[in-house]
Amino acid sequence: MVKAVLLDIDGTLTRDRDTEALEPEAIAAIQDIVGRYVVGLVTGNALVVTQALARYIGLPRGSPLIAENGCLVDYNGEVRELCEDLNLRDAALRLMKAIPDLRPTYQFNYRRFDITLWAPGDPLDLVNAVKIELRKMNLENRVRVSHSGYALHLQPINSSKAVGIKYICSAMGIGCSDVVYIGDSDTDVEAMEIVGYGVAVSNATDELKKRARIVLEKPSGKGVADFIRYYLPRL
Ligand SMILES: O=C(O)COP(=O)(O)O
Ligand SMILES: [Mg+2]
Repeated sequence: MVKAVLLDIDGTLTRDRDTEALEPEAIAAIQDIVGRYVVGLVTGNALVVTQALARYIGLPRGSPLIAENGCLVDYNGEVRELCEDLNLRDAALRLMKAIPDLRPTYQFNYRRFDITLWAPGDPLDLVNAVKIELRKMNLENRVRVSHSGYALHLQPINSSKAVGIKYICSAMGIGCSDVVYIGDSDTDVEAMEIVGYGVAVSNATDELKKRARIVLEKPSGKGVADFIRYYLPRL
């Protein structure tokens, strides 16, 4: 029985995977189920961005919020830090000197453990270039490098959205088998694997679709709206 619906933000609640504009149908569908299910956000965004979005969507105070790809959890008014502080902001500053076009994201100064950078071009090429530089800094075994489609993320090697979700399941006293998670990118892969109902939007990465239990027919927020209206009541 589904007890919680956890949602990625970028590429999942948005109109598509290349915009931060929210899909109104998804927001309306979420607002309809608040009160019947625990609804939470699980994202690579900074905690303050996640908290602000939760408020504007209308999630009740104390709803589970997982930020910085699992490094920060805000639940029932308490914030937990689940990552080791590797001072990755310093590593990011060095990377920006080594790789032309690499820039801090707008959230750069509001992040603790998972640091985000951005550059135009192919995400995979960027990840590979960053890995080469991290090797020179002797950080390749300590830092996980990923790309959400929106930003490059540097985070402690064993951290992930799944770690944050497991923490939330145990704090809520439920099994993660009673959790729905909807996502769009490779940063959602681990989360898919630990929840009972892993859901990918139709425009998700191939890697994520391979791991999902349900692949939706519609993209991003339109897929989320359909899932909440038509699939969720039947689970
Ligand atoms: O922070 C990002 O780069 C993307 O955020 P998301 O995890 O909500 O997709
Ligand atoms: Mg996403």
